Amino acid sequence: MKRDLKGRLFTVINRENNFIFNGSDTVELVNKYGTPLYVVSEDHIIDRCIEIKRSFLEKYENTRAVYASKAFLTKEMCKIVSREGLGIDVVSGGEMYTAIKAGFPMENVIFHGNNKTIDEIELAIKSNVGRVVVDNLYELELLNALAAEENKVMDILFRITPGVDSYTHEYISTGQIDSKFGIPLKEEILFEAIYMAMDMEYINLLGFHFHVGSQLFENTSHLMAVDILLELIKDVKEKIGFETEELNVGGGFGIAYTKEDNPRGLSYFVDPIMEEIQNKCNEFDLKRPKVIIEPGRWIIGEAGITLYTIGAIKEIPNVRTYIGIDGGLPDNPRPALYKAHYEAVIANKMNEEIVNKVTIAGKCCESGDILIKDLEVPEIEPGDIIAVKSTGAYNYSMASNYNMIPRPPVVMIKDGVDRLVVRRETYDDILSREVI
Ligand SMILES: Cc1ncc(COP(=O)(O)O)c(C=O)c1O
Ligand SMILES: N[C@@H](CCCC[NH3+])C(=O)O
Repeated sequence: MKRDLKGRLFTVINRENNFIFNGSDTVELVNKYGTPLYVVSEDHIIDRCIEIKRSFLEKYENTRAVYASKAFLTKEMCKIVSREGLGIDVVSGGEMYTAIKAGFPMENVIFHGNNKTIDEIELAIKSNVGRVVVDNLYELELLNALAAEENKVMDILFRITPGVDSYTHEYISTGQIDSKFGIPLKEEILFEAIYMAMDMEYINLLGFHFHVGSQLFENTSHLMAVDILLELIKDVKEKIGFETEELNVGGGFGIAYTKEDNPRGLSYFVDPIMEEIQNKCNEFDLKRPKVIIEPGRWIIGEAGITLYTIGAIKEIPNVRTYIGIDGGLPDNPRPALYKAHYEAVIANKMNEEIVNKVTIAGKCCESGDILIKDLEVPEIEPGDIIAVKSTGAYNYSMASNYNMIPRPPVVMIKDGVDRLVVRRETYDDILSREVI
């Protein structure tokens, strides 16, 4: 696949002036599958997994990488990730069930969640998930009791709230003290939790987890959290005699949504993290624990684009021009939720002169359903195709049926060959759960 110096996919154009994505003509994809359409490059996902192996797993011993499946999950995605040697993290019974149905090796699954239900915990125990990341003491007792019924010992980590801020939207920041996630770093609470876990017959405490936030461009929050966690690891060894075997440092590595975004790559995060962990272990005379990373967006985000057909065009003289598309908030809620920015091209008019600045409006009955503001475009007419870039993460997985709009299909591309992975939802699919 062709990339620029920053590792981004080149925008390739063919003789018809069409946008070629990963070797496939996007206009032909639209003719074949319709719009809106999620298109995902399998080659890009594989490239990212290879990069994880090269820059992390093979470079540092005693490490593990899991894909945060909340970013984008289908059974096919489970198979790709598993083939590439990564585990996955799941945060719900539904994500776990998808992994089970895909035949994913469940020992490589990490189960997260701040309020796991009894049913979900039972499913985790019965399906032999590899790790449960325990978020609170209620869950710890529940897990121990339910594991006893199955006579199984569950390997766990505690999710710790390290109390560091991250520089991202507040809704995707998770490491600060005032967070619903994790056990606060207060000795009386945390030590109590460790004592409890060590006393429990069906719990095997292996270590700790933190996740500071998502779409981060700086490594400072991770490094601050590493320092805090290593102090904790030293303290629990000295004061309780607990030896930490695993430290999961979460995900959050940022990607490029627009030309303004300049992510610095995986090594920018993992090299200093590993160095800091090793330095602190040397300083405190600790054996370095196994280190786990769990990127989601970094693996899948730039692998995806969404194709839409342009319909109504509303020009308000001296104000703005709205370009209506046949999707929007239901297939991509991120601009409305996080003020996320996206970039797009007119896929059937790639070499035409830019003449206008327009606003791309979704078709939902919400004024906030605006996908992109001030997009520079050539002359546009109804029927043109727009390709929104970097929609691989948290689009398909966060899609809804608001306004009873069916969710788009997912097409994967490998070596320029397309295949349907998820079919388009129908109106009857939407009505299928109604019993009266
Ligand atoms: C516990 C945990 N791990 C990993 C991730 C993945 O984050 P990202 O997609 O930003 O890598 C998240 C989501 O923010 C998370 O909550
Ligand atoms: N859903 C968020 C990322 C997950 C945040 C919390 N774990 C996004 O679209 O950016």
